[in-house]
Amino acid sequence: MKKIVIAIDGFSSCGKSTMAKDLAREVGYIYIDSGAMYRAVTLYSMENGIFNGDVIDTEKLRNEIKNIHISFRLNPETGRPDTYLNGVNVENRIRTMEVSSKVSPISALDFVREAMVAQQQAMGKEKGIVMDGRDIGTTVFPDAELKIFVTATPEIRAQRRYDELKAKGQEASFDEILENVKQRDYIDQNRDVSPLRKADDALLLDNTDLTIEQQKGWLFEHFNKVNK
Ligand SMILES: Nc1ncnc2c1ncn2[C@@H]1O[C@H](COP(=O)(O)OP(=O)(O)O)[C@@H](O)[C@H]1O
Ligand SMILES: Nc1ccn([C@@H]2O[C@H](COP(=O)(O)OP(=O)(O)O)[C@@H](O)[C@H]2O)c(=O)n1
Repeated sequence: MKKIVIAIDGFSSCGKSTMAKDLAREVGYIYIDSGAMYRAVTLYSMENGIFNGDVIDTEKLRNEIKNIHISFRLNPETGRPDTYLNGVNVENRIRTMEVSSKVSPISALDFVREAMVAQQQAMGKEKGIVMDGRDIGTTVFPDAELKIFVTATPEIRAQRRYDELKAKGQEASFDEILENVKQRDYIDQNRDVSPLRKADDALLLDNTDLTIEQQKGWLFEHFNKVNK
């Protein structure tokens, strides 16, 4: 059967990776969480003296970006890919609120995006890939056969992320998460390089009132239409 590229973009915490992972697993495609790559660059920056408070030493990061290697390996326990930064599993460490609060300014840097986009395009060369993020349908794979743009209200997105952190036993404040979600949406939409926006040919999905099962059904329906 022919293989296609599926680009899933949208606002923070609305369920992109949940849909993308489910589809990839069921159709035997590779799943890439591009946000995890920007989170890993952020974690590297936090651990290597690139942040002074909220100020980024861009020259230092520019010099070191070539030393930042990100890869994904399947975790047999969860059945999902874990993120590795220079060979070390950082899956849990990249999901903290501290990383969430610093990732959007790092992602707005042109040389960071260039490096990540090149790696993402290499991963998709053979097709058979589902990638989620902010600029997948507009910049990384503008020729993707299926493009989805997902949105939901900020309050419901913050609630979903809050429930997720709580379930993992992490400290979380709903108000702090809501503020972070809104702040990232703003920075992601207003940056100069590849801002978050719906590609003209992307299908819009507002999943505010959809369950995980319902949105999965919706995505499969569109996958089957395109992949006839
Ligand atoms: N339709 C939905 N209804 C309720 N919770 C959802 C829905 N879709 C995803 N979730 C949950 O919301 C959280 C954020 O989803 P995730 O897929 O990580 O979002 P994104 O990749 O867009 O940041 C996860 O805990 C996920 O299980
Ligand atoms: N393709 C992408 C993916 C993520 N990002 C950035 O990385 C951040 C984290 O992405 P994510 O997908 O992990 O975010 P969540 O919605 O899962 O919290 C986003 O807020 C963006 O700033 C990006 O700029 N481009």
